[in-house]
Amino acid sequence: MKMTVIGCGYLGATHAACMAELGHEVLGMDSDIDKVHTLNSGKAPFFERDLDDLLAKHTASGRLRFTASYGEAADFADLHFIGVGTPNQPGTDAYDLTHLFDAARRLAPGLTGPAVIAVKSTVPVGTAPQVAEILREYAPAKDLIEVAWNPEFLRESFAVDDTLRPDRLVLGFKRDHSWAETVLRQAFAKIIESGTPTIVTDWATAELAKGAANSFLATKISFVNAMAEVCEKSGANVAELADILGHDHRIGRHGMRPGLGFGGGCLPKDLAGFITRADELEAGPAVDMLREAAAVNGRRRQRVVDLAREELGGDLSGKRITIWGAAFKPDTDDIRDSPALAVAQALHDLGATVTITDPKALDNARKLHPELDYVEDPIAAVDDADLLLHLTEWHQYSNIDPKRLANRTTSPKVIDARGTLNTDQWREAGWLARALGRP
Ligand SMILES: NC(=O)c1ccc[n+]([C@@H]2O[C@H](COP(=O)([O-])OP(=O)(O)OC[C@H]3O[C@@H](n4cnc5c(N)ncnc54)[C@H](O)[C@@H]3O)[C@@H](O)[C@H]2O)c1
Ligand SMILES: O=c1ccn([C@@H]2O[C@H](COP(=O)(O)OP(=O)(O)O[C@H]3O[C@H](CO)[C@@H](O)[C@H](O)[C@H]3O)[C@@H](O)[C@H]2O)c(=O)[nH]1
Repeated sequence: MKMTVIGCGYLGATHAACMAELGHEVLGMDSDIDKVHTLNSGKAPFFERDLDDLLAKHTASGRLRFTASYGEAADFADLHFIGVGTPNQPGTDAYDLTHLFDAARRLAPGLTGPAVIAVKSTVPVGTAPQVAEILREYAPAKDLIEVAWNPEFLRESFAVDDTLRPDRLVLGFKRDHSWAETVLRQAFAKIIESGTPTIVTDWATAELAKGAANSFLATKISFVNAMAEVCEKSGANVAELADILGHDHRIGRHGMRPGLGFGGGCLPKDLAGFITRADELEAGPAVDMLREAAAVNGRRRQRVVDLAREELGGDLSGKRITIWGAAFKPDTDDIRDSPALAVAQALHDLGATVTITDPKALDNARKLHPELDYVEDPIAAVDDADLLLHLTEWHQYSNIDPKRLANRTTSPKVIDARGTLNTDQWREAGWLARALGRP
């Protein structure tokens, strides 16, 4: 099949490459011409495991290319996925749908015959009819355009695998849109035939499915982090508590790692956007627990700042703090709403000199936070530090021998906010080690 993917960021570039891997002929379209050039050279403009391999393979095989032209995209195929960004509006928690509406409006004039527009971007419930209305107004094919809602559940750092082997497929249609269902079932045939649960539903349920899933994931993380707060007051160990809870198959251990809480381009903004939409729909009380999940998440970041202050005698001015980790989680270079950088910024604002290291995200961090210091090597980064903070759990950090580090600091103090350092080992190596939620 031929298809396009409009918006080739983390989601769209991955989707385009994976659709080519499934055997389709794919044209990716993005308004950012630099991104288009990078993608056409067979490379991702960001770090995502396995993606460069797929991009190189399929730009070479001729099944995948990228353009910045809407006209070319409209002419190329009758199936168009849209995966443009839907951030929060600056200064509010509501979704900014400008890019999505703009994409629909600019694609529409080229749609002269029947076409399926399958939206993957995450949106507030009630968006699909607005996209359909834009297409009806601006596309010459008018009512021959069918809109489908196909929310995406991939995780960055597992994006390729999650796209090719998703837990489920969700396809949302307007009642009379049976052609769109046929087309999408064809596009995803290999995934469906492999036994992936495929749920066909209406637009609103498909839209809500995505916000509800991210709200649940965020709440699960905040639940265990709320337990960490209780552990800190009672002397209990949240890591062991999470293991005990997780063995109950009704609870499950996945997605319940305690620590510094959630960040990234999705969970924080989707939680905020979901709450805002529920308020608009006068369903505010139904999402009060989500407000609390967001509050718990904010308190984890503040807790690390407070602990750092406590360890450094209350006054951070002139203190040197080293941070391991800038990305919002390991195995990505994405720093959107990174908990590590939020803590770094707060400590800098309190007068500390902050040095950060990260295996992949330093270039992005440097652009956003030029006021912080950056060092490539995690070992050299602790030189003359008054305090080390472990804020993103890259596996290489838990393999570093603390004995090699202690003498490089002014005083060996570490706070493990992600729970993956062996604090017993660090203490044996002479460090004063503290961890969130654990004695
Ligand atoms: N990143 C993820 O893991 C993930 C997973 C599931 C869902 N989502 C959702 O997918 C959407 C995209 O997220 P992302 O992380 O890929 O964002 P992103 O910022 O990485 O990518 C968005 C891309 O859209 C392009 N774009 C913006 N306006 C455009 C327009 N009018 N025409 C063409 N291209 C345009 C941008 O240049 C950018 O390359 C969001 O709604 C997000 O919530 C993201
Ligand atoms: O047990 C956990 C799991 C995650 N996190 C943190 O939560 C954030 C999000 O992690 P994760 O969910 O792995 O990453 P994302 O790539 O943001 O993926 C989420 O957001 C995507 C975009 O909507 C969805 O598609 C995915 O299903 C959803 O997991 C990160 O800061 C993690 O450090 C924890 O603190 N504890």
